[in-house]
Amino acid sequence: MLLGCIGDDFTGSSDLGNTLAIGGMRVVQYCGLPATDADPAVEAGIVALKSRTVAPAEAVGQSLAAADWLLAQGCRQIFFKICSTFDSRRDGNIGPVIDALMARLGASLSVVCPAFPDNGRSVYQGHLFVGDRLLSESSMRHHPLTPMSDSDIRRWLGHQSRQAVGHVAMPDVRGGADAIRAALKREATAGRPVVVVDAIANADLVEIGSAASDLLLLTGGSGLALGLPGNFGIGPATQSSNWWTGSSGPAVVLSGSCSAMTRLQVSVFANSHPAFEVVPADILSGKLVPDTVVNWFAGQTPGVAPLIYSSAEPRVVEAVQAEYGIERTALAIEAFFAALASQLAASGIERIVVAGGETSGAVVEGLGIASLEIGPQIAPGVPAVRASGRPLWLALKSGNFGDESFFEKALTTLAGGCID
Ligand SMILES: Nc1ncnc2c1ncn2[C@@H]1O[C@H](COP(=O)(O)OP(=O)(O)O)[C@@H](O)[C@H]1O
Ligand SMILES: O=C(O)[C@@H](O)C(=O)COP(=O)(O)O
Repeated sequence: MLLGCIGDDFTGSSDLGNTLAIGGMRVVQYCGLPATDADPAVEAGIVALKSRTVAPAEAVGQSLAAADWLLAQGCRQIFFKICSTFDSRRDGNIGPVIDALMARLGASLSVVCPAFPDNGRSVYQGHLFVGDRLLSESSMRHHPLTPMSDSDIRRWLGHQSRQAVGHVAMPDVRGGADAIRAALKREATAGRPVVVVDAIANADLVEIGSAASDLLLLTGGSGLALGLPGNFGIGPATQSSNWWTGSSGPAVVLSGSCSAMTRLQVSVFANSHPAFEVVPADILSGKLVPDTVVNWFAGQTPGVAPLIYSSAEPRVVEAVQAEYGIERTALAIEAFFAALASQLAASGIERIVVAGGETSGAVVEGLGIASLEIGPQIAPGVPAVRASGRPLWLALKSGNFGDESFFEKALTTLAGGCID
């Protein structure tokens, strides 16, 4: 293994897997800490954790265990995959995990860059933009678990990290890899070892990746990985598209994401497919159990993929959270989707499209999948994946990724078809 990756959620991990696979690396996404060693053919191993919103001490413990396993596989560099919208609470996990990983690796300098230009995320003057809006003015300010109220990544990370946060701005980035390397050194010498780096285009990220070739730890969105395969002398994938074999077996779409794009995708898909809305209050009050939805599913027309969703608008989310608490609500819905997925898989489902990072983590854990092979890209940041050794094909979609017809495209790709 050359590159060891730790993903703080499951959709983010497959997003990173997509970038590294397109870059030509042999990638496997492990679902949680593997119990055995990796296949020696794996060049990039991604340990997907569900650590984005757990308590910081727990996130640190899980991330260190993942790092130890990756180092034992021989990897030379660790990549900590966080969300391109820097999803974290003010007292959240990104800073503590960076601090702990740097200490474990003996790293005196580390780069942080969530930019993902292909999905409209850019970092300029240390501020994160989603399209032409500051992060704090984007729909991410309403996220159910990590509402992002500050676009200044340096300041947000400063609340979380025990170390001083530095910055490399666009003029240095546009100076190329050597200028970036010099600017990183300047920040470290000035006592700011955790360095946020600006990036607004893929070319910036390739230069940053090149400048970071000797660093032991990088933290970022999948964009920051664009230049990494080249650092290991690996070129872009040359595979023809017919290597991927999917399944046209029974399918379902599960959506627990309340992000703006997912809500649009849900409303578009529900126009032409059977849809069941899971109302969180009904789960929490015990009125709705997975069996009810499984029975509903069994009554649907074969060959048409039903949608089961809890996705709701911010005011609806806020109301249920006010009544039952944020964490209790999230845990109840996630446990519901996990149980549902497990029962549907037992009844023969072969294709599952999941929307939402936490939801995907719960579903994959519920399915008991050990690892995922990375397949073709469905949309920027979302590959088709296949459960290793099982007839189960999935798409784990980040909340705001994909266009309005994503679910249809995902089902087609999982069936082995081309979308364009
Ligand atoms: N209707 C709802 N009300 C409150 N919380 C919800 C509702 N539907 C889903 N959730 C919770 O919101 C969170 C959404 O997070 P996630 O699945 O990561 O989506 P995203 O990828 O959009 O961030 C999950 O914990 C989910 O259980
Ligand atoms: O970097 C990204 O935006 C994604 O890979 C990701 O992590 C998204 O997380 P969710 O929106 O919570 O799925």
